[in-house]
Amino acid sequence: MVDHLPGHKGRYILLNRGENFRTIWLHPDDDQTVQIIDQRRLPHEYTVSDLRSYRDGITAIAEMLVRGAPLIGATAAWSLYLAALEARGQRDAAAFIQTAADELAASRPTAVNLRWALDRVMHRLHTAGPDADRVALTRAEAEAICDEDVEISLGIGRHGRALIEEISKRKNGATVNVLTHCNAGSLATINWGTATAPIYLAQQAGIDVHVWVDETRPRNQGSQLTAWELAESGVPHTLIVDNAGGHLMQHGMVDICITGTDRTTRSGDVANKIGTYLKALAAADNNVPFYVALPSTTIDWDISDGVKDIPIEERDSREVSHIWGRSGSELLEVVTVGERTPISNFAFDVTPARLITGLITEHGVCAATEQGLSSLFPEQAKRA
Ligand SMILES: CSC[C@H]1O[C@H](OP(=O)(O)O)[C@H](O)[C@@H]1O
Repeated sequence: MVDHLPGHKGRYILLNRGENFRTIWLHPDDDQTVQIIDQRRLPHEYTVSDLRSYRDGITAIAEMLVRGAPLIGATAAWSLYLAALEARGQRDAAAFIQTAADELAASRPTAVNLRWALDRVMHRLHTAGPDADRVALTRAEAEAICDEDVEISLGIGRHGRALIEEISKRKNGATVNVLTHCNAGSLATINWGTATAPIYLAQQAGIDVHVWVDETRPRNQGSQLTAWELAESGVPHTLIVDNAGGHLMQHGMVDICITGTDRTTRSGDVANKIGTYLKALAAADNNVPFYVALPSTTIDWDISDGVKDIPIEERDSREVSHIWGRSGSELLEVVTVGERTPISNFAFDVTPARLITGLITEHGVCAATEQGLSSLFPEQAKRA
């Protein structure tokens, strides 16, 4: 993997300002290289990294150069394209690509998009037969997944914007205050985001909106990614510590919570970044609507009980004991732990459907129930 520090400070252009911005793309001059933004270095450095093998893709996902369920899925799909390039001329190319898929599947456990994207690309290869052009097929699937994700985000944006517009009208045009947790923004997807898509479209429609941005310890996807992309897009926002959300809701300073999701069960239980469940509890206690922006690619139709059946990733304790500094590569030790103070670092939690007001999907808004999801996605529900 090669890091490029652009000579000029890259300007992060959202789709609503730069028509074709993507968070993952094929190198414009070398179709055997996939490029991504190294999100670990944001907001201080805008660094483009090259992926030249499927193992580069595994590193990018596991070490969170890319993160966010939809982008993880897209990176996995593009990594299978790189595997197909590596497999050319090999005696058993199909076995090589299958090994790549298996290793990619193990890179992070919670976001179902990873498994969904890998299964989709591998199904395309399996049904194409032994003489198929694997490079062309994997590229076509990776490009389709990215194109579809942009449309999914826009669909979520349109349906979510209607919710924000409704609140704005109720407040006679006064500012609508949205609270979000982690980064379910354009940086977690191919563009527009999921939780941020309604915000961007509301801004474009001239609705007065403000965002409370949870910093989201320990990786600070809120302070380092969401705050940055909202600032780049000119969306008014305020950074808060994770534990402030309940206080704001108690004092009527939050009109709606919108978060993303990494995996949602067919009954509407939602796995999302650690701390989401606590926000939902505070929202329920203060009658604040709590919505989850839900791309259909994150629905796991095979499970119903999220608390019991969604695998929760535990990450390296150094994410808690250390913090990324300005250099982006320097880790600053914030606590001295050693053997005397063990650390546990659960990266996700599950919010039970009963605490969720509604799910904002690309096909519309529904209740966080099996009936709600089945009504919007009857074909997928039937196949489950
Ligand atoms: C809609 S995907 C965004 C989702 O992904 C984040 O997790 P991570 O940054 O660890 O990949 C977080 O759960 C966001 O809500």
